[in-house]
Amino acid sequence: MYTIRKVLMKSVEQHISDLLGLVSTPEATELDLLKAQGTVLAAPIVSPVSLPGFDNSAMDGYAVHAADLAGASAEAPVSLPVVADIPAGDPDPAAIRPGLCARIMTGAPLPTGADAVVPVEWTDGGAVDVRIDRPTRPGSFVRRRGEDVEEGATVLRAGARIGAGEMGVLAAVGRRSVPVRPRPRVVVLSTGEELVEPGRPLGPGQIYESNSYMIAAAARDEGCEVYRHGFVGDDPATVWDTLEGLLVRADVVVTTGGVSMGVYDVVKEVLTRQGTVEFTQVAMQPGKPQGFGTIGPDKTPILTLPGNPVSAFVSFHLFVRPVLRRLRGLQPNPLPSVRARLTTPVSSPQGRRSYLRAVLAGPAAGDGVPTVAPAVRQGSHQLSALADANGLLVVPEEVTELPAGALAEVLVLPDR
Ligand SMILES: Nc1nc2c(c(=O)[nH]1)N[C@H]1C(S)=C(S)[C@@H](COP(=O)(O)OP(=O)(O)OC[C@H]3O[C@@H](n4cnc5c(N)ncnc54)[C@H](O)[C@@H]3O)O[C@H]1N2
Ligand code: MOO
Repeated sequence: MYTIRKVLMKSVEQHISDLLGLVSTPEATELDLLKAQGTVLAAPIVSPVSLPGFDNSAMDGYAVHAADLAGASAEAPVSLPVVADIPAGDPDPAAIRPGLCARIMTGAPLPTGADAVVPVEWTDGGAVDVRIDRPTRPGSFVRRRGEDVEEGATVLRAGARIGAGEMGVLAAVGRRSVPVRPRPRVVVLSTGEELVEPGRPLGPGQIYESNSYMIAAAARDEGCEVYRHGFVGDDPATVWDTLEGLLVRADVVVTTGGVSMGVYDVVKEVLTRQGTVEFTQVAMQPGKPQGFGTIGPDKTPILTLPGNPVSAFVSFHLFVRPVLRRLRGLQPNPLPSVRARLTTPVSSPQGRRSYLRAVLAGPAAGDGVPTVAPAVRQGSHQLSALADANGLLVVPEEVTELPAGALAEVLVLPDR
């Protein structure tokens, strides 16, 4: 039997705020540098060394006393005896007296006495004596100790996300491990009796399971450690047992399906019994039916997304992402947004905010405003457009039509 209950829809903002109430940023952990990619620093990083650590050569060439080359020219080159060869890594290069020079390689320590480097291209390349055909200045092609980073300087702030550049800086200042927020462990579970694992034969009425793959991928893109359990059918006991068994792996559980009004909406049925998960309707399209709360002895946060694939996708980016960001130690900011000009008209249900899959592109006219082309297929079950979409076009609750040429807000989906 259907149980009909009219529910007042809540706003997207209220739902995000309710979800954020479920989580706080966890304690820091020390991670090996290689494992820290994509995590967020829990403390500032102070450099124990200067960069460069010593004065060194910026070029392959000759370490000289600049004063020795005063007046050097193509017509009247200066000739200097070459008294040493200094490779990079030389622990103790011999000092160079005035009137002498040393061959030096890029990155090699500047010998005492020398105050400039002459690139090999300005010379005849001599190994015993070298002819140099132009003058130079003290400091030329010398990389000074500490000119990049002073010992004791803060090189990365707490809250910085470790990407390639940060990784380079950390290694360069000698860090082997870093204090970071632990990568959130996300368990993804889909429900539905009709679902079949991709790669297997499909029976009548069955469909391939796609949500858990999609949500797992999205959570991995957000820097999480994901355990995709796959899916279970609509048997309440199996759903609960599976969820309970998965809790040890989870900092947060994300399910899809079984949260609407159907008599087999098993997630809603099973979790409503727990009394710690609330089911609600959000004034949006797609993504209206949502559930959230905690389960198990450790009060593990759970977000139950609707089963329609496009609804699950949009729900992830609007609701799951901020939760994961807070767990990662980042600000739970929404997706960045831009104003763009619509290429075709769109419509939207009264009272629900639409998030239409769309392609954002550069300006078509000279006004510098980007364009946004809504996908043709906008049904909650039509996931083909997800492959190309790079934005979610927002149509406010009170707006039911927007003409071509109108300016609209577009949420920019993460780069893939
Ligand atoms: N009488 C009403 N019916 C529905 C309402 C409503 O308000 N009143 N809401 C509709 C909306 S909006 C949505 S969204 C869906 C959400 O339903 P559920 O969360 O209960 O999801 P299911 O019924 O399990 O599935 C919906 C749809 O999505 C397909 N699906 C589910 N899981 C997967 C998966 N892992 N991979 C691929 N496809 C999946 C499923 O086969 C269904 O077609 O409810 C509407 N109904
Ligand atoms: O709101 Mo449902 O999420 O349209 O498809």
